[in-house]
Amino acid sequence: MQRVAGLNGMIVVTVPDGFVEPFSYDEEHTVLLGDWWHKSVYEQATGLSSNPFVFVTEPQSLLINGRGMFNCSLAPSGTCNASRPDCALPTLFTAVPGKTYLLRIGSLTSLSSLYFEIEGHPMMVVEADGHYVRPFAVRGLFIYSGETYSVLVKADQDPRRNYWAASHVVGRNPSQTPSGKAVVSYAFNGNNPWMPPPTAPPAGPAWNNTAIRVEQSRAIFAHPRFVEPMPARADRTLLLLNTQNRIDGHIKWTINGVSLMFPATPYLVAMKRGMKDAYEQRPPPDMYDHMSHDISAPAPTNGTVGSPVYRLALGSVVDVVLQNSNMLNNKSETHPWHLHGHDFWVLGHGEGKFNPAADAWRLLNVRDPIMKNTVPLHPDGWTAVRFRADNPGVWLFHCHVEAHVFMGMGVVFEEGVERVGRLPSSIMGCGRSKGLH
Ligand SMILES: O=C1O[C@H]([C@@H](O)CO)C(O)=C1O
Repeated sequence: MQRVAGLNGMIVVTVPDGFVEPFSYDEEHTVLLGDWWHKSVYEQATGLSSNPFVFVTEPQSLLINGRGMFNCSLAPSGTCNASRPDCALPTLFTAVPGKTYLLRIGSLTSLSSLYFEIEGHPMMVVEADGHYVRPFAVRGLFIYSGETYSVLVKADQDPRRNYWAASHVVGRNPSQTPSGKAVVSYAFNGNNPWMPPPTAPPAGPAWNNTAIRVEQSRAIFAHPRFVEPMPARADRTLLLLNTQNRIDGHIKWTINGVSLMFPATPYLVAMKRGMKDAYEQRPPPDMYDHMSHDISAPAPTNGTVGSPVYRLALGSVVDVVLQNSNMLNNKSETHPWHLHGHDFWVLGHGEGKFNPAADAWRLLNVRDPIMKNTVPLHPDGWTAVRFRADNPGVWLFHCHVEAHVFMGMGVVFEEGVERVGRLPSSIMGCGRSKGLH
């Protein structure tokens, strides 16, 4: 869940007794990355649904374990008390010289794609979204909203000084958003943990270098000892194109021409109670016109706002190819897509327009694809995933950028809803479910 409004935190799932992980470490730290606005989400939501449209714009701060580095002199007077310890002091990570640390990193950002790095300390990526990966070394980690990773870091540098840990916005112009900063301090006699590092904070990569981000996405494979066998083929393929559209004067995101608007009555209740008029009955399109659609031109059509559902056969295997395109301003952005209720195999990332005839099976990794629940769709490209629809219920698949899902960038899957048991009365409260038992 995003940090920006509401509950947030990390749940660490430990392995069963006797289970041997494919790596070892001495200690661990949790690293929760966020972005932060001075406007409330209500104000943001009003802007997004207004005509003229007002985007949430860029965050004022990036947070590392809840602490930002905002320059209070930029804030209206009286609104920022820089002397408060939670303002003045960055998060401090302690390291014992020679020890290996597992950092459990999660991105709770509402908008930002990030690059996280620790000055002078390379990282070995060992886990992604709860699955062990074939370890790979990075200088810093690209991490998208909704993703989690574990990395190993060795405390093998000069212990007499402190080091910056930093998060940087990538994929959007970060000129309005200073990097997030924390300090790594060695537990070493004579080293002062509150002494700022003697070096300038690292600058991070060029924000608009998409190629190095795609490269990291393509470097993630399942660990050879933990490959989840993938079904050889799909029963159904969905080609989902995102476009930014102007609908009745409002800027929306649509998927295959449909901008998702949640119905007042929850889908699950509506389906179990046979309330057919509570959501749209007509199914959304499985495909877009990929032969003639030009992904570098903004959406040619208007699109519609609706609440339709992809009804999947229980147990069937579904391929989804997410296709990016240009927004109304002729630019293409990063969208981290997150699936509820399942993990998917990541089949591959491609550039340009996915061609089902040519690319489909050439790039598909059937040997050791990683399983994840959130995956980036990079600018001007496509991302393909496969999952087994084996979890009875109604599930959202959506862009994890808060503003984008608010603007309609998501789809709804249903499978085996008849297998869902009696719904507890405690969930009845919205729309026509109010008062039901
Ligand atoms: O959805 C978005 O809308 C704006 C812009 O495209 C229109 O103002 C933006 O940067 C987004 O990510």
